[in-house]
Amino acid sequence: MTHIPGIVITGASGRMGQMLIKTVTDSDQARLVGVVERQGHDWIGQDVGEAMGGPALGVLITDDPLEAFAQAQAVIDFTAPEATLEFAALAAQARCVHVIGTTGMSDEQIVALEPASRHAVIVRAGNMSLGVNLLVQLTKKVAAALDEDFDIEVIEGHHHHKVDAPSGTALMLGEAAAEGRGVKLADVSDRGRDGITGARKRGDIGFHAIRGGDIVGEHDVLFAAPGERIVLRHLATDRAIFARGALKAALWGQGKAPGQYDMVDVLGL
Ligand SMILES: NC(=O)C1=CN([C@@H]2O[C@H](COP(=O)(O)OP(=O)(O)OC[C@H]3O[C@@H](n4cnc5c(N)ncnc54)[C@H](OP(=O)(O)O)[C@@H]3O)[C@@H](O)[C@H]2O)C=CC1
Ligand SMILES: O=C(O)C1=N[C@H](C(=O)O)C[C@H](O)C1
Repeated sequence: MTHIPGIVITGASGRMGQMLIKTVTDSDQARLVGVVERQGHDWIGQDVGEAMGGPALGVLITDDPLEAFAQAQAVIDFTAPEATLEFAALAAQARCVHVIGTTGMSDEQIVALEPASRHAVIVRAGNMSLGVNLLVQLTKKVAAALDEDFDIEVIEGHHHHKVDAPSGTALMLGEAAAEGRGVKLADVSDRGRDGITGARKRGDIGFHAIRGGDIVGEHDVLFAAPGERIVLRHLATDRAIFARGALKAALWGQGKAPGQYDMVDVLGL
């Protein structure tokens, strides 16, 4: 009989936490073995299915991540940067694959994942959907094919609860455009213009963020030259696309060598 990996979901009550719980329980390739929320949350101790307003799932929500991770083969984590750093150390201790969807991590926080990745597999991506990861590849190709006559702007839109900008996806797309052009994003990034900014600098990559209502996630990469424009676009209409990608990453990571991977590795793009 093939072994079915046990999965823990962190940030259980969150928008992605609940979508991930549904995705894992609906799958016949994984088992939900644990669900974590932060200390003091009113879901602690409840059955997660009932807490979500449905039938019992036989999994109680805990505020003890290490105890939960010790029963699992993978942790899927869409929470917040500080929490994700703490979970990375614990997932490494339990030798679990750690799938990180959390965005808004600083460069220092990303570097701080390194010790954990010496002991366990980390798969991290600002967007786990197939469509966006394909768009990243397309962006790199288009940027490599065009010269700096084409101004590159990344425009993203999200729901009004989102706390970080630019989105993780926008940064992935910006990195891809910079890589295609053979430059470092940090040298050309121009974020959210305001006031007397002066004319646009040739070669810059601009970022703009819209926040409103219940937008799940929308990303445009605009290549604008005199006389013509190219727009590469991804529209997410259902968070299930991110959860399906994250589960795929958790399964893909089983048996892989410790280290840091992304969805391009998982999807073989
Ligand atoms: N990579 C991808 O494909 C995607 C990434 N995301 C990213 O996932 C993250 C979560 O998004 P979303 O579900 O919308 O956000 P929510 O705010 O709905 O959920 C976040 C969850 O994380 C928990 N959490 C936050 N801080 C901590 C902490 N310090 N310790 C423990 N738990 C904590 C919250 O608990 P509490 O309610 O108690 O604060 C909540 O349960 C964001 O960074 C978002 O950008 C989202 C979609 C796709
Ligand atoms: O916060 C969100 O909702 C999303 N966050 C990710 C990001 O920052 O790009 C992915 C997706 O767009 C939804």
